[in-house]
Amino acid sequence: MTLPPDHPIIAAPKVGVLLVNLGTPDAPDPTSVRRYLREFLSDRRVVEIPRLVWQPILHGAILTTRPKKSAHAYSQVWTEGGSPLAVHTRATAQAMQAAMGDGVVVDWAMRYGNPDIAGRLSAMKAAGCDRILLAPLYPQYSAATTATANDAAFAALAAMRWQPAIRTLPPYHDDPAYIAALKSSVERRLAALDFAPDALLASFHGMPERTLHLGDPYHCQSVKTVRLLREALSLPVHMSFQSRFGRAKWLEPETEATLAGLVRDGVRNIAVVTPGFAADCLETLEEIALRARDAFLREGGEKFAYLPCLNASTEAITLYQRLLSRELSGWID
Ligand SMILES: C=CC1=C(C)c2cc3[nH]c(cc4nc(cc5[nH]c(cc1n2)c(C)c5CCC(=O)O)C(CCC(=O)O)=C4C)c(C)c3C=C
Ligand SMILES: [Fe+2]
Ligand SMILES: [Fe+2]
Repeated sequence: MTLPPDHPIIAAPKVGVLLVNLGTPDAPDPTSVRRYLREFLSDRRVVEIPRLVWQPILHGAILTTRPKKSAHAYSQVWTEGGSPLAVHTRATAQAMQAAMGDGVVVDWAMRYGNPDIAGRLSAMKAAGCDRILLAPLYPQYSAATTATANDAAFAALAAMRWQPAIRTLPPYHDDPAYIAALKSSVERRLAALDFAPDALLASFHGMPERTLHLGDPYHCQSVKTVRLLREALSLPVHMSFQSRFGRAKWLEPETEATLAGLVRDGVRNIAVVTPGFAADCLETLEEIALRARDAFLREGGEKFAYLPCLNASTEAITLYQRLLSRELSGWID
């Protein structure tokens, strides 16, 4: 039997890096959003309610009403290149490919929707990658984000006869390179504003409070990120949690309530940053840059600036080069 020249036994093996983000609908319409929400909210790492209880709620109240509402929200932030989350994650992968050179194959995937993790892992294997670093782009670890991304990758590997060797990127919530990237990005964005904010609010995606008591480190890691960012910056830094979902108690303080409290305390001009999101998305562009801004101004605030995520900025590429090179030690020179 003759093996094709690109068979992994013959071709020089390569190292791959798969950047993974949460996922997003293919289009800002109710059908696409419904498909996305069904997959996302069926993940038992995300909604930890017994299946028999949750599925009727999901397929009843939620999937009949939320897709239309969310599709409208998505349509307010959608770009020519598609969903912001996909646009920024793709741009990050392209910039990282250029930064890491030909010796490494850099690709990207989404935990829900497209491009899916299993498909990209197969493509990387077909391209000759026999060692792959999975890099879920979440600075703070959570079972609902980091763990489920890794779960999906390992489920894909379970179907492979010849698996690549795998490493996973640890959370980087307190890594000096992450704090330096945030500091530089925040200072650069603040310098470009036409006003000087009285304070900075760091808003993180929320989680049900019980996940903290069950041992999820997300809350503690977010608190540590804020402490380090506060030490690095020279203006007051507050912290809050956004994007509540469902009836359970979620982490506090909540973002819009925090903004209202800051106005009551005399803060008139605010900048908001979302350090838990690697890339801008619905939750930052619609919920914060549009809705939280309106809420702040309604409460009596005067100036509001949303400071974008690291996205594919030079700060981000410097950060990921540092983090990824460390994890690739021994695999590449
Ligand atoms: C039980 C529900 C949810 C948990 C837990 C949750 C955790 C969580 N999510 C992110 C990051 C993102 N979430 C995004 C959207 C989004 N999140 C939920 C629900 C939970 N998230 C929903 C229903 C949605 C969809 C939008 C909506 O209908 O409101 C996004 C943006 C996706 C996009 O397309 O732009 C991100 C990113 C983190 C980091 C996290 C826990 C730490
Ligand atoms: Fe979410
Ligand atoms: Fe939201």
